Amino acid sequence: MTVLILGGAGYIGSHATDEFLARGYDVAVVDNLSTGHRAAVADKARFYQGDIRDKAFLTDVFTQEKNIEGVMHFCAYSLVSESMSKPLMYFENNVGGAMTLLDVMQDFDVKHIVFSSTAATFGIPEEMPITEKTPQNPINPYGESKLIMEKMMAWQAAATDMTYVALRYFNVAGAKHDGSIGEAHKNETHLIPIILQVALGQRDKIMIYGDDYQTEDGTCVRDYIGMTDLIDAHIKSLEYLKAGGQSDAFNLGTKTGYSNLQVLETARQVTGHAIASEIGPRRIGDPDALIADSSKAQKILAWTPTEKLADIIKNAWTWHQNHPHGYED
Ligand SMILES: NC(=O)c1ccc[n+]([C@@H]2O[C@H](COP(=O)([O-])OP(=O)(O)OC[C@H]3O[C@@H](n4cnc5c(N)ncnc54)[C@H](O)[C@@H]3O)[C@@H](O)[C@H]2O)c1
Ligand SMILES: O=c1ccn([C@@H]2O[C@H](COP(=O)(O)OP(=O)(O)O[C@H]3O[C@H](CO)[C@@H](O)[C@H](O)[C@H]3O)[C@@H](O)[C@H]2O)c(=O)[nH]1
Repeated sequence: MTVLILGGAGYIGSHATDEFLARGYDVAVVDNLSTGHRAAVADKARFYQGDIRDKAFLTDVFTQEKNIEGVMHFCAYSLVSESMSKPLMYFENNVGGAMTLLDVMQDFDVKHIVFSSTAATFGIPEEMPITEKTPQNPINPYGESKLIMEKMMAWQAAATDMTYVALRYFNVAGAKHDGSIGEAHKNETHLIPIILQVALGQRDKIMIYGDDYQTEDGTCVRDYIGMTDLIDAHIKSLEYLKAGGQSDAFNLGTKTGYSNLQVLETARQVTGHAIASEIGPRRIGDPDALIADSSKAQKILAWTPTEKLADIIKNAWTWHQNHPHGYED
């Protein structure tokens, strides 16, 4: 039986592809390479280049891959700030892609899907840490598009015998422990890789966006989840669905928040580099703090995060040192 990984050439999808293969699954990958890299896809996976919004293309993939038992859906545009200036692009790709995918899954009677949702669906949360019962009120189009995807999955699951797991990741960082694959976004906007690019001498300094948030040191607080822990949650989710588990959503984080300045200080310790920084204006669309309560995932999926922030940065640092130009090396 085959696991179909959509967005498998991207940062998270490539790690999922690698780990599903390592655990003995048969894997096929679909990606349009809009933000992903062909070189990030493990050789043992069958690769189809194309767009999931293209129903004819997707139908062809499902026809060729006769034994799909589950779909891992990572395809999306996922930058908070970009979504503020290009909302329609986000709804079109994220919601449009999911709609075509569910349609084709139904055509081929594929029953299980695990998909990437996000802490950004919560907006400015009413409570901290954030549980699955915390109301979802997104404050940017990216988070809104993912909330629509969650609702669409729920309606489709209610109408058919498809089951889904929505995994609401908090801030994902890190890389495979051996540093062979990692984060290589074309225009990097994420905090940890940018900080490590400063450590590598590729940038002069890190600009910290805002120090007047309602947090202890005034900079935004995020809950960082390591790549190995994150992928483990996906494998557990698929197995849960295959065993008859009902559709559900889970918050994935570590219940520990780090401010942007704390992340910077940890990176200084891990890399041994001074890493110049400057405080700049706020970035539009950023909530003050996002911290996950993942006890539901621990209870139902038997998932326990193990990677601490220093481990996560250490793994990312190994990747960046080995591949200073990402997959172009
Ligand atoms: N990185 C994070 O911190 C984080 C946190 C929460 C949720 N997520 C979600 O996780 C998923 C993966 O994120 P990532 O950081 O790996 O991003 P990424 O951009 O590296 O990966 C997305 C992949 O999907 C592909 N893709 C996008 N639209 C497509 C389409 N229409 N057809 C085919 N391929 C398409 C891209 O080429 C890319 O390879 C996204 O859905 C994102 O919203 C990420
Ligand atoms: O050069 C930089 C880059 C980022 N930040 C700050 O660092 C924090 C984290 O930002 P970033 O790494 O860009 O991640 P988020 O915007 O928090 O979003 C990530 O985490 C979300 C879940 O919390 C996911 O939904 C998104 O897909 C994913 O990009 C924020 O306060 C940013 O303002 C800076 O200060 N300087």
